Amino acid sequence: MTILCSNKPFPNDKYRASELRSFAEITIRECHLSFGMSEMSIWAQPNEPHLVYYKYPIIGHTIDYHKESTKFIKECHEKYGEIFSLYVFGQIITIVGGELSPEIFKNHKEFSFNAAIDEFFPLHGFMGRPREFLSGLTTIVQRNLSGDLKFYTNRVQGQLLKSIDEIIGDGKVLQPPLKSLQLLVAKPVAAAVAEEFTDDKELINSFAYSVNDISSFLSFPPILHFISPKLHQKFLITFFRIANNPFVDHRETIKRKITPVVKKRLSEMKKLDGAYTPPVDILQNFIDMFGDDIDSITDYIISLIFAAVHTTSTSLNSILQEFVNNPQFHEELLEEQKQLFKSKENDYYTIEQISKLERLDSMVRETFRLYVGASTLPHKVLSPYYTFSSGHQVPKGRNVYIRVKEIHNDDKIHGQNSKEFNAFRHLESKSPASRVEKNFLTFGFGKHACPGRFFAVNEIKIALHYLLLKYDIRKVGDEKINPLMKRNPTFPSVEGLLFEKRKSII
Ligand code: HEM
Repeated sequence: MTILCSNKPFPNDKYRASELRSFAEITIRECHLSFGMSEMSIWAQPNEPHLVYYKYPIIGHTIDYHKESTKFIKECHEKYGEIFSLYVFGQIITIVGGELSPEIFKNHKEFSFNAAIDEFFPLHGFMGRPREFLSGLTTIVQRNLSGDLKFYTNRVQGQLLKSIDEIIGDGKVLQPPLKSLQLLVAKPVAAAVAEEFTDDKELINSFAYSVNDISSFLSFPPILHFISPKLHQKFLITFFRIANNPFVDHRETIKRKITPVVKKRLSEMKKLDGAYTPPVDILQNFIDMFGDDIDSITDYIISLIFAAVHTTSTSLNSILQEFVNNPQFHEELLEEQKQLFKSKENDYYTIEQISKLERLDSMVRETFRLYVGASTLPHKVLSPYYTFSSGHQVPKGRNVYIRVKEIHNDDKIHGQNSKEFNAFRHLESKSPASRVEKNFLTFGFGKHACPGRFFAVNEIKIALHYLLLKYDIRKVGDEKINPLMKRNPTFPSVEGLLFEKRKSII
């Protein structure tokens, strides 16, 4: 595999000056383009989707879209139908529902999720790498964490049990829960990378918190989008690389901690040659790919952390939140966990045993179904323009968003009262939580659907299995816990969760 990489992952003064210069050049160019010709190119296509009426120039729909997203998108859909466009942060975006969204996934050469996300979070740019640099990660996750999942299941269970003991022990209130749950899932993710990493507290902290620390460092609204998304992206990268920020510390920790492990493995590989038995883990794949290029290995580990830790911990938080909100399901759920525990013959369950937890799996899928944004999964158009089967055309560079909440909340697809949480809704359909479908888009769909979903669901189910057996989990107050309705996606609440140790089960 050819990996394009620059050898300047760390900023220095000379580098900072050149970043600032190139940011200034781009600013001048993009201002010129934006005020000169961008609107012309937007309207050059013959059959654009309807642009929803807006009152205020420049601001367009920015406020409605960000403040009251669900209501606003619903109203636009009722008025303008399956496909329409909005003017948000100075850019036209197009929104489609369940009729047209399968075309986006099917035509994966003409649409790119990663290119759209890059505008808001250019991880490769933060690392000073070209975009193609990270393209090998998907294959590694697919081949290892999905293909060889059985090799990872014991390790994940062992580390989750340790984490639960360390973090919750004899019982505790987790408030806000997310921080503790990030730490809880960090260990099993670290174990999948390399078992040698799991007892190192400093390294586990970087696994747990680097996404949080970096996201809050960069959490300002994309004002420069009003001029151009490219300019916003360049601003993020420049700011990131010239300012002292938490990424530098986390990266330094990860690099320092992995270096002796990588060196030891490389030296054994050399010494034993053909007789060397490589460990089955992600680190070994990175070593096979990059040899002694520790900077590249570090950046791949960081990318894996970005893909794996925040997603699984927020999901676990949301599921626990729905669990405590809905005590009517507790007895049956607990009974299922007890039955599996009774049948346990070895230290750890097999994948087949975990897959028998159908009620738990249904609750996981149900939470995934409900915790989605009104307009999300942006995909950038890559071809000169794309013509939907409805005849509508969208130009190159346009971000097309999907009304995932509407698709996930459709009674005709998901059964009666589909806006309400029903933990056992998916028992009959037997659709497991990791199965992607055109009407279930939590993990995307088609060729680029999340390759880590099998690992993620397995990890979440194992964590829930042991948490339910060990603790009586409840709300701290009496009120129902509602998710934080940030625009996209829907985040779990910061409300506390009470874990009271059970006396008799395990
Ligand atoms: C509940 C947890 C997770 C959720 C909700 C989630 C969701 C997603 C979504 C929506 C995508 C984009 C799919 C598309 O383009 O259509 C994606 C891509 C991806 N995810 Fe996940 N993910 C989760 C966990 C993980 C984990 C644990 C890993 C790795 C261990 C992972 C690795 C990746 C990678 C590498 C991609 C890029 C795929 C590509 O571009 O081909 N994810 N994920």
